[in-house]
Amino acid sequence: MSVATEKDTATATSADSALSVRNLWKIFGPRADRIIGTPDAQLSRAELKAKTGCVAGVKDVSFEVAPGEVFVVMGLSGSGKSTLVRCLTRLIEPTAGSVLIDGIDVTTASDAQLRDLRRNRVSMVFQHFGLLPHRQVIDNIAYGLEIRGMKKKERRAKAEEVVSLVGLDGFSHSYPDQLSGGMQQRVGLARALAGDPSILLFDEPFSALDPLIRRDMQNEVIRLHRDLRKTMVFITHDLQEALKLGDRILIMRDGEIVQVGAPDEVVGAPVDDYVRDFVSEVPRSHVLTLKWVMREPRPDDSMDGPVMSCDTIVRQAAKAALASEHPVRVVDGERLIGIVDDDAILRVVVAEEQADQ
Ligand SMILES: Nc1ncnc2c1ncn2[C@@H]1O[C@H](COP(=O)(O)OP(=O)(O)OP(=O)(O)O)[C@@H](O)[C@H]1O
Repeated sequence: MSVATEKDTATATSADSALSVRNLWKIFGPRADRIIGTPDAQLSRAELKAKTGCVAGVKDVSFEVAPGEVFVVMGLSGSGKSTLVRCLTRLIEPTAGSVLIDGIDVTTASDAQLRDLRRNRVSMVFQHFGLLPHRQVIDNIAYGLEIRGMKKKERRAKAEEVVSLVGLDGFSHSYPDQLSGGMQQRVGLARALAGDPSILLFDEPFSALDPLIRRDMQNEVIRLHRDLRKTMVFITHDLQEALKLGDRILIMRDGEIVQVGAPDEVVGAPVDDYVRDFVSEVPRSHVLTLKWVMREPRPDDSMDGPVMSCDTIVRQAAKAALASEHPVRVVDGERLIGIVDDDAILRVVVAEEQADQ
């Protein structure tokens, strides 16, 4: 679902980023602000806790999110995901660092700027939908618009537009408790979209849903992103969800960044055993692109094989590649950058099938 290509995101700077996080810290506990800049800041989370009683929830985290990108933050329980996402709009006050949204420095924003940011620019979708039980779906969706002071007729019309967008047609006048969990989360999604924010923050929104409904909702997010091109920051502890939704994935451990990369980079080149362990069960042919299995072209290579983009997923390429007598020519735009032989495809697919047995 990439809009922001790797190249775009790699060159994104604070000026053209939708979100820019620089050296962000959140330390919980007494005199937390005195720790940063001292040797104690380098201690592991456990050591810091033992020595000072403080917990480093987020530790010197920096990243940029490009406009229209889906950026996933992933990590096990306690790794600091929720703290990080809450620091972005100062629902939790960061201890140090800066957060820029649409070029506005959230960490130094005035109360009025912060209010504007939370009402108009950033919306959150939580696991617990937080719907108002005595309000109909339509008025739950319009709630943020009401806070903004929009007139009833106008806000209901706006909310009605989003009702269709998230597949809630016919449910506008239902009450939350008449809806299933998945439908309630659609209301949460619609409420977040109604204000037309520039960034959507998702904090484990689908964790409590049944697997099938969860898959539906993930597809819904993919569809909405395709249609609306909103910048999204999505928190999850589920690697499959991260790989499915993310243009890039940030993997956290003990408050720190372990790796940031596109799904194929995380699976194809894990930076350490922690990430390797995480991705060990992932079916590689579903994630790796031809870039990861191609070799250098040689002068004697046949030029009669199929041409495929280097971003083609191996599994999608497999059928046509294996059906051709000639190797696949891998291109980046117009440029030939590699060759993929049948055995390179088979190595990935067969290894995966053996792992399944
Ligand atoms: N208010 C707080 N006071 C002290 N420590 C806290 C507080 N909030 C979070 N922490 C600690 O900060 C660390 C990061 O917690 P956080 O909730 O951000 O992790 P998480 O990755 O979101 O986990 P989960 O998936 O379980 O929500 C944990 O060690 C947690 O115990």
